[in-house]
Amino acid sequence: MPQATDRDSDLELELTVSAPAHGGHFIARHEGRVVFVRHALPGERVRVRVTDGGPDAGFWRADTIEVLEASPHRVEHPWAPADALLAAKAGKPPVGGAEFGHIALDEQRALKAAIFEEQLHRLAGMERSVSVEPADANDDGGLGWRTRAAFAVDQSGRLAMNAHRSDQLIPVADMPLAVPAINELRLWEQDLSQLVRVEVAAPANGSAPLVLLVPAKGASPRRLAAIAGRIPAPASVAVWEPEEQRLTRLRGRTWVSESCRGHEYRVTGEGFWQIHRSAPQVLTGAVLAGLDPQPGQRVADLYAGAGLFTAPLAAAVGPSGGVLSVEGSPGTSRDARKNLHGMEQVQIVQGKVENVLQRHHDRLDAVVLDPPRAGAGRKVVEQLHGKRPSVVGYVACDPASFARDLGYFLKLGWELRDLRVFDLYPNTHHMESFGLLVRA
Ligand SMILES: C[S@@+](CC[C@H](N)C(=O)[O-])C[C@H]1O[C@@H](n2cnc3c(N)ncnc32)[C@H](O)[C@@H]1O
Repeated sequence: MPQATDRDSDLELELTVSAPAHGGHFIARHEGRVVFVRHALPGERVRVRVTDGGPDAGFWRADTIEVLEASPHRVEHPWAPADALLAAKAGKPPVGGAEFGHIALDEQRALKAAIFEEQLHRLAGMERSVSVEPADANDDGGLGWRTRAAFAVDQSGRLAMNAHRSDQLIPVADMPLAVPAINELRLWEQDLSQLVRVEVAAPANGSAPLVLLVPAKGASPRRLAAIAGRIPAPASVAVWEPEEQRLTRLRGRTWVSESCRGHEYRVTGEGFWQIHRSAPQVLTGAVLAGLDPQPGQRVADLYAGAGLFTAPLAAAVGPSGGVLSVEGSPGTSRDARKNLHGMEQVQIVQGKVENVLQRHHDRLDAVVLDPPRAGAGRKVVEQLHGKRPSVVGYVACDPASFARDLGYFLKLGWELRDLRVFDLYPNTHHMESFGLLVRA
């Protein structure tokens, strides 16, 4: 009987694939053990290579290397380095970042809906049917939407990306999920030696992109200047040293200029901005429709980033109302301060949400929260409950964290009035949601 050793990459199995699982995997079984298979589809018979596992492991992970019986929803992958079947033929693992690219877009959304429903059932004890809305009418095959992209640089100075859950770097030329402005930089033609990473932000409004060069230890300033000199104008270029949190301008600006619904935002360095070109518009629309903020109301925008939701909320509550805008990252909070300058009704607070809520005693009519992937957690949910807002809008990029936090709200007597799920990460397993909670 075949046995896998830890990180065995030789063991191959033939498996029948069943349901999708959270995290971009599909469930199969081998001699009673669960195997989480990537790059497959429910109903398929596939040959896989085990990538993680061992005789004592509770479950194994595997990657599809050949399809023996294909699902009718299988399509040609739009990006060769992320195509598991092509990569297997070339004896390499696929890069991460487009793990649903082999699935027709409608079916990707059906699978995401099923995964969301399962998380609601398992973690919030809620039975609810979910549908996943496309980001916009022109989904363009789920391509050309990323306004942010991060690349690694391999030993030879080539643009590369990591294989899934691996340090292995695979060189890439083009990134079809990214907006054209990122690909037009043609970074894969550059010698990027002495860098470890390159991060690019290219605003959807067509303003100048920003390229961040992350240097290897001991990289020479001359070398960095030479790389910057070959990056096509009008892109700005800066050096970003994450350990020192140091951002040094080489050319142009150290920030990009974003816009949404008539508001302008600066986002400095690697500061947070929604990735899909339509996400700011889609999410702001959902937040405003859900919270329905009225003149004179007091609202909180928690995990506020550069103020994407704060600005339209402040416009809606007007000078007689107030918006408490809380962001943890000092740099992003500085951006929020600049972006919301002149809106007297906004109070910008830099700090952790859980600490700020502890010392904030004003009444709140409505709250929007948009925490990172780990979610807000029980403490923040209980703090919000204590502030007695009549409505809470929860923007989430992880259905499991959302469902867990929703469970806390439900136990405290809240009700999920509305739930919208958006396909803001097509060709990947990720999704974004907006849940509207009211006191039951
Ligand atoms: C998903 S982003 C949302 C930003 C904003 N709502 C937007 O759409 O642009 C989450 C933000 O929360 C911030 N953050 C993470 N943990 C935090 C915490 N404990 N307290 C305050 N902010 C936090 C991050 O720096 C990031 O800007």
